[in-house]
Amino acid sequence: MHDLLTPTTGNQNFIDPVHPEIETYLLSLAEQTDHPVLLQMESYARQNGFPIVGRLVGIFLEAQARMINARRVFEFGSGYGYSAYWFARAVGEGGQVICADGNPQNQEPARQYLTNVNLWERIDFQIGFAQDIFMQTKGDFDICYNDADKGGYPDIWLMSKSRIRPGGLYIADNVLWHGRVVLAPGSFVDVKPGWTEAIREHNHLIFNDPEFDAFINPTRDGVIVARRKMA
Ligand SMILES: C[S@@+](CC[C@H](N)C(=O)[O-])C[C@H]1O[C@@H](n2cnc3c(N)ncnc32)[C@H](O)[C@@H]1O
Repeated sequence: MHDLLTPTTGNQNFIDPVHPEIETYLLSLAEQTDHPVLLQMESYARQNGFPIVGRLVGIFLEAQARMINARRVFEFGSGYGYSAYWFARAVGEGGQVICADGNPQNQEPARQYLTNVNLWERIDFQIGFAQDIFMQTKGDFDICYNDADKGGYPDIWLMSKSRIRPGGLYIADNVLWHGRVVLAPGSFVDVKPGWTEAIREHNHLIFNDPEFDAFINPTRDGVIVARRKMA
């Protein structure tokens, strides 16, 4: 899946963390995860220029969730349910993925696609500002997953970290931001002013938090996984 977030800045300095031929090879290995509905969801992204995490990150999200027996996941920025597809598979029957998205037009495609794979009953899809929905939602989570607007990344980390159970995970997508995180300030045009700085601050906060162990998987645009240490 090509990154659909790559901006139209004309700046050619962006760095693809994964060489395209390696990505093609990885995708060829992942073909066993093909499902007609998943293929439809990926086609929808291509047709609409919608920035989903893509197949390789999706597989990674499901594996992470299964490894910690996640049953309750909160998503900041769910789009039309592509990343939730993978989490919903992992949480199993009776598990729950709370989806939060600010665009009401995403809810109906999410409902249709995830109903067609019998996963909708595991989804609580809420429309609104994800940070507000999170604060209004009670309880702790096995995973807090952040794929919202990048300017909000530090705040989302700070509000999430205390509500992840020991052994649970904070995961965020786009933490390499197409290589902008290593470019000198002023040498590129950001998607929105301040987003690269926000991502850099976010990553710094996480790696310097003594309560978490962190790692960045450089697949696609970089996925950070931070595990809350056991007490
Ligand atoms: C990158 S897309 C998410 C894609 C999704 N995670 C996936 O891979 O299938 C970002 C989505 O987050 C929503 N969004 C961004 N910031 C948000 C916020 N603060 N609150 C709610 N929704 C937000 C946008 O409407 C958009 O649908």
